[in-house]
Amino acid sequence: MPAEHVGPPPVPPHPPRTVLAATAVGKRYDGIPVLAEAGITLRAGEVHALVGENGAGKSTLVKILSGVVRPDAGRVLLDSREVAFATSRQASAAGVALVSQELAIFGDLSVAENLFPHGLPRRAGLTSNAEAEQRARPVLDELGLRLRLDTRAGDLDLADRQLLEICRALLTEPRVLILDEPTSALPKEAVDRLAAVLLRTRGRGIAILYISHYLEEVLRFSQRVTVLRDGRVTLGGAEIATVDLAALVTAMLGEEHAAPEPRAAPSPAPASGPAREPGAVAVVLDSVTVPGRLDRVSLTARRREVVGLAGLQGAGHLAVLEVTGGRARPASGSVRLPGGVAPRSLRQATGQGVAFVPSDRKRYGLMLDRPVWENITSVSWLGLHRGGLLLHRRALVDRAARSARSLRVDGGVHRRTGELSGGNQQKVVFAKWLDTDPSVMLLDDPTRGVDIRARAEMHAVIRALADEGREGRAVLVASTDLSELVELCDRVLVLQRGRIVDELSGERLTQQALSVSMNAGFAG
Ligand SMILES: Nc1ncnc2c1ncn2[C@@H]1O[C@H](COP(=O)(O)OP(=O)(O)OP(=O)(O)O)[C@@H](O)[C@H]1O
Repeated sequence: MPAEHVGPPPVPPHPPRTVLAATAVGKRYDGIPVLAEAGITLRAGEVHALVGENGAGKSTLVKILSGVVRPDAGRVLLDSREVAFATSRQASAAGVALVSQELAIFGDLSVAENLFPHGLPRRAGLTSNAEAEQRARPVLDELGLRLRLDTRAGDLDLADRQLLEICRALLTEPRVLILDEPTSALPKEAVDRLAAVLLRTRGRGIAILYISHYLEEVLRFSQRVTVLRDGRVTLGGAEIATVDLAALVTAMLGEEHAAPEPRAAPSPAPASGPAREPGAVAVVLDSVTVPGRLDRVSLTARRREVVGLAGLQGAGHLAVLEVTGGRARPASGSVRLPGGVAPRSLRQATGQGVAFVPSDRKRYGLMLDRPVWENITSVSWLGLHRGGLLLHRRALVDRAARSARSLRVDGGVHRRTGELSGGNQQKVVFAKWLDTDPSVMLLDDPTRGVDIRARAEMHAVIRALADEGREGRAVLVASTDLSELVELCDRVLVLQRGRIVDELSGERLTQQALSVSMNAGFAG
């Protein structure tokens, strides 16, 4: 059939309408330039991605766009009119909603109270749960959040809390929606849901600004992309069809890094050089059951081994880390750490040489008002470190500085930790646990929010840690990022509904095989 007879005539493309624009924006902190001559334009109905290394200035730029931070120079235009939001509430009232990296969910309040922070909606003059339900439910459904509105938000897991924030922003019916690393806590199926939501949101003519370290996501979700490097725009609003992964990385890191380790590498070449011999058994789980979370799980992890744990949300991979780290107690079965001891609490497990590195740095991580060095050495301060505690401050600072350098934490160890960019804070959490010289490392999404260069460096550090010393260390890593598991692990255990259903290693360990194994039986 001739093409001209099929379907309605093509709709002429609308001239793209700019909703929000920033031009020549400058910002300094303590005299140090963080943004210089930076700018971005957001058009109605587009997803515009903003990428850059940790500390490149992305969050600062979006905080300026959304009234959280005032710029020192430059202009912000909403519908071509200059605006100067004094607060994020003002920005929100003008239609600019920000979902920031720092999750702002109030744990003690209910889901409904979090969704309507300025008061529950009213019906006939009275606050009404029914009205709240009626307004919130379609948006919750759209995000795949099956929650009761009276659930305490603090009881939600990280992924749900992140989606809840997005839901809250959508409920303000924004014209501009800014998402600062919205998928960093999300398991794959939630990312797919978010992709669908973005598509619908675009369809309503909302402009979306999307910050992410996941470059494949950027290429998949967005129409245009802006890259920041050291506070300057190196690629400004390029159409996504005109860029590829290599071009993005070059814009982010500079010419000398034009060929990075791709995150979507198919499967790793078998490790070159002599195969490493795993060391002594360090962790044994024997038929461990945690009601509702783990069902007779048995595994061993040896020193010099990096063992991955994969699964869909709630599959049990995190519960394995928690029972091993003393944060959850098995109802039956046993857990043994080096020396044959059973972990009874997080503190006691730490004393036994277990380091539990959480992904949720806000909840478990850092003293944001203290300097970086204090955070890195804080576990030693608590006297949990086996090496003794009466360490001289100078020695602690030096030790922290070494560790910060090896992880390329921005800006020295005397900075207030709260001033670091999000990715750099995550590196500090990691450094803090490295400082305890653990024999077992439990890592939960270790490179969440960390840029690609730092991610490769952290992977190298993790590998080196497993192999280091005469005995080596056992590393157990749960990750929502399949390419991370493939790149990092010797073998990966796949969990479904609290049980180990598969083990992948060698040539079988590919992202595709992991995905198939995690989802097997859930199809349809
Ligand atoms: N309140 C503050 N005080 C001092 N310096 C700050 C403050 N906030 C941010 N900075 C600095 O500004 C720079 C840019 O930080 P920003 O958070 O904008 O980076 P980012 O690109 O969002 O990084 P990430 O990907 O790690 O989140 C960093 O060097 C950071 O340490």
